[in-house]
Amino acid sequence: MLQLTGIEKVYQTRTIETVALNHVNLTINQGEFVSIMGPSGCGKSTLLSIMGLLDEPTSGTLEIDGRPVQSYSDKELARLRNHKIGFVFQSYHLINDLSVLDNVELPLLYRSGVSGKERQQRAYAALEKVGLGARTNHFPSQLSGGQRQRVAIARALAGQPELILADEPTGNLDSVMGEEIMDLLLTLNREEGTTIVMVTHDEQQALKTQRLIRFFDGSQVS
Ligand SMILES: Nc1ncnc2c1ncn2[C@@H]1O[C@H](COP(=O)(O)OP(=O)(O)OP(=O)(O)O)[C@@H](O)[C@H]1O
Repeated sequence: MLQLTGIEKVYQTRTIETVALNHVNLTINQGEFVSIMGPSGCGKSTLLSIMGLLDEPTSGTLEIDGRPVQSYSDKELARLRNHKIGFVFQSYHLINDLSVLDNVELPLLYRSGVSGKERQQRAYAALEKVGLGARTNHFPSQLSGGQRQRVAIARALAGQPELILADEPTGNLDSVMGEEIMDLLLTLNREEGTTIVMVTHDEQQALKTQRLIRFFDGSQVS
C-alpha cells in the first residue's frame, strides 16, 4: 500500500539544519498493523506526516498503491487524503463546541456526494462501532480521555479509510483506557482489514501488532 524509498526530511531553520529522516526505506502492506517506536525526536511524527501526505519529503519517493505520489494530480491527492487515510492523534483534536455526533460528521462535510442523511448514518454507525452509540449528544468535555479518543477514532472511521495513521493514540491515557483503545484498533485491523500504522512509546502495545519498527536518529534500526 505504501512504499517509501530513500525518504529524507531535512528541516532548515536560519541557524540549524535537522535531518529528521535519513534515507528511510519502508513498505507497509495492505492489511498490516505496524507499530513504530523510538526515542523522542527520532522522526516518528515526521514519518507519519509524510505517509499521510501532510508533509513532503526533502528527497526520496513515496508510492501509494504502486504509484509515486508525484504522479498524482492535486485533486487526486486531496481525494487520497480525504478518502483513503484517517488520522488519530494523541490529543484527540476534537472541537469542543460540537457534539460528539457533529465531530464525527465533520470530515464528511468536505466530501461531495454524501447527503446529510448518509453523513449522519455513517457517523452513528462509526460511534456504535467504538461503543459510544449512547453518547452522540454529549460534548467532548463531558467525556473521559478514553471516550474522547474513541470519538476521534469514530471520526476517522466515518470516512471509511483503508489506512489509519495513529500518532501515540494512547499517549494521554492511563493504562486501562490505553488498553481499551489498543483493543479497538486491533479489532478494526482484524475484522475490517484496515491497515494501521501506529507510533507508540508503549512496548507492550507495540508487541501486539504484526510488525514493530524501531527508529533512531531518523533511521530505521530494526
Ligand atoms: N517544523 C519543524 N521545523 C524544524 N525542525 C523540526 C520540525 N518538526 C520536527 N523537527 C525536528 O525533527 C526531528 C524529528 O521530529 P519528530 O517530531 O518527527 O520526532 P518524534 O520521533 O515524533 O518525537 P516525539 O516522540 O517527541 O514526538 C526533531 O529533531 C525535531 O526537532
